[in-house]
Amino acid sequence: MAEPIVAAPERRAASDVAAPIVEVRGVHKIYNGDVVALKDINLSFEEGRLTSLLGPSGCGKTTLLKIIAGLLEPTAGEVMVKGRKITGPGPERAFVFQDFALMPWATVLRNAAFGLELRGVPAKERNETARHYVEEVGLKGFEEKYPHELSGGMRQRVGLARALAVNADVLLMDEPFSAVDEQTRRKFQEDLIRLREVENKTFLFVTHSIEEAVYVSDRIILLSPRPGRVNNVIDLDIRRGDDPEAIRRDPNYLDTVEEIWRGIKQYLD
Ligand SMILES: Nc1ncnc2c1ncn2[C@@H]1O[C@H](COP(=O)(O)OP(=O)(O)OP(=O)(O)O)[C@@H](O)[C@H]1O
Repeated sequence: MAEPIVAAPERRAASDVAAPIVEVRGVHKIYNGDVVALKDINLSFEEGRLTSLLGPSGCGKTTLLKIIAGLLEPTAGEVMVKGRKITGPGPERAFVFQDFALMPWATVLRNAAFGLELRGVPAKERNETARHYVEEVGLKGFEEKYPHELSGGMRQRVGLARALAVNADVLLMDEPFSAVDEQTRRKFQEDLIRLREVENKTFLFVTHSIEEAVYVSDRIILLSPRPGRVNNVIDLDIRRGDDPEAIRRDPNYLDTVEEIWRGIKQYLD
């Protein structure tokens, strides 16, 4: 595969000073004694950036995300968050599940406030915070609805509001847009870019879609097929102006999609 695309100097400047908030050191994951899902993964994720994990089905993207979340233990290696070795989930990380993990019997507001409820935050305070994030993800007016009254896309926003409400530094998103139609997905991608700018969180994002990864990310980690290894790290140079649609016409965006596709295609031939 071609050399990584190097970000333009002006885009690099801010991130150069950013410290890694998450470091993955020598991580291996073997399931059931013989399924090698990840092999010697070394990565660092800088604060305030959005990184996508991209690669063919079964290459270990979800496994890596769950290890970083502290939901799965690596067979070898370690994950450091803010300089400390993790031993399980922690308040500085929030996981947005593929299936949103909403409670069907609870309203949007209660679902969004659930992470805070688990932390023992008093009702008034957690509802205020949740209300703010419900609005921020575009669900104002739906606070008292139940998950079954919402579309898949809206349920997903509730999951995101929940993750934002706990004010974690790192948001771990496992294919958050996979279960919605194309239009909703595009809208979400635009919202994610905007959210990222206002929230200044570190996002780690698993996706199958090359276009999506290039559209939303500052950096893409390309994993090779099982056993998953880091195949390439691509820093993107896509100018994100006021018009989100313009990105999809940016020659850099199109070239990068093409380059990554060529890299992945070699595994499929
Ligand atoms: N609990 C498990 N027990 C045994 N093998 C597992 C388990 N979970 C995942 N695997 C295997 O580990 C490999 C990596 O799985 P993982 O779900 O992390 O990949 P992925 O890249 O996220 O896949 P996809 O893109 O299809 O969601 C796969 O071969 C999978 O079959």
